[in-house]
Amino acid sequence: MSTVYVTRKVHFNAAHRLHNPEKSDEWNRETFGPCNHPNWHGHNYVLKVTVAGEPDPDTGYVIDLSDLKSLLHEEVVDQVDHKNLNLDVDFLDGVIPSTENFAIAIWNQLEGKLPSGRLHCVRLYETERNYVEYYGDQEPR
Ligand SMILES: Nc1nc2c(c(=O)[nH]1)N=C([C@H](O)[C@H](O)COP(=O)(O)OP(=O)(O)OP(=O)(O)O)CN2
Ligand SMILES: [Zn+2]
Repeated sequence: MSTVYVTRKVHFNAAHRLHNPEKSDEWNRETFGPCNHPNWHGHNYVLKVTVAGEPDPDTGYVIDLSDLKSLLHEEVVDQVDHKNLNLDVDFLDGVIPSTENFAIAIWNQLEGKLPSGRLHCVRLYETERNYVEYYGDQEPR
């Protein structure tokens, strides 16, 4: 079987604050620096979601990219774009919105909802230079 990796890229912007409510204000300021600023700051996020699978013999598709686009908008972009990640997003409730935690939460939002293929990688850019990848607890191939 030939496994192919299909990726869709979307973008959104959102505000957040890195803050652990179980720690002191001093600890938060020292740990997170300017990212702990109480009045929030924003990022232009870029999200790349990769689906693995074998092309369907009838269509040649692992997944119809139109379906993947719709899924990413329904499950992620529509819920986070122009929102405050600490206050407005149900699937991040109680989560410190680091890029790592956000990528895991996005994976959990998408898992089990793909019409075909297997969720392989969530790559989330917080800035042009900083990104994380999550493979659902599997080592990347
Ligand atoms: N491991 C992580 N470290 C940091 C995260 C994170 O999610 N995971 N997040 C932040 C802050 O959100 C911060 O806002 C990052 O922005 P910034 O420091 O401005 O990043 P840049 O890439 O723009 O920094 P340059 O110095 O301009 O390259 C911090 N750490
Ligand atoms: Zn930030």
